[in-house]
Amino acid sequence: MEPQIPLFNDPDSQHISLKDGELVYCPQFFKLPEANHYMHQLLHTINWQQEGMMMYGKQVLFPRLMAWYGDAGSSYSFSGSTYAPLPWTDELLQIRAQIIPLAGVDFNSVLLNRYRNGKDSMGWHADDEPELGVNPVIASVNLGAPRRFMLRHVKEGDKFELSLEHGSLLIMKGALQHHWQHQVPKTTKVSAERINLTFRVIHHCVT
Ligand SMILES: O=C(O)CCC(=O)C(=O)O
Ligand SMILES: [Fe+2]
Repeated sequence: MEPQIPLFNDPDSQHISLKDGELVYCPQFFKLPEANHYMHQLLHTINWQQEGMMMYGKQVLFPRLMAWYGDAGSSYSFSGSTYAPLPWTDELLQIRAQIIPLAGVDFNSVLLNRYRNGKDSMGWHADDEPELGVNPVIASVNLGAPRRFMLRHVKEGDKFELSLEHGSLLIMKGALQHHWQHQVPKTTKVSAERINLTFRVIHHCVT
């Protein structure tokens, strides 16, 4: 791990260099009142849906609620479905405006996941869909209950993990999505809700 370099207004921010990938973690990117405000607003203003996928001819529901927002045209395909974005809300635009200077990319979409309690989860995967391009920068905002965020190197088996705190920002970049997978495991220890927002750039001219 590199020495810690303070970033912006969060003195506890950490730059974490992994083999084949990079993370920047800002535990207190949003101050507590602002984080509370966004949590409350997003619970009420986002069009949360329980999506699913077909497996062996049966519809299997994802263990969490989801929503997809962004610029018109930034459709996103994963697990066999294509999701058209809903138009940006005020809060999503405000959050985006605060993270773009740090991430250095103009995000055109955001995937929201809502974990209603510790039974909701996301399994091992990489955000490596072709429309995200090579070495995507993904900015992940965390609100509500802290949850474990686990990473594993696909070939080497190295492991790394963080607890993603209320009001934190995690930036994933470099070759991370091509070499590592990540997950948010189920837990019996958490009964409170959590919202995660992953801001992404969807490229359209994928051949
Ligand atoms: O909830 C999280 O922290 C991770 C979400 C995630 O990996 C994704 O949306 O692709
Ligand atoms: Fe992901």
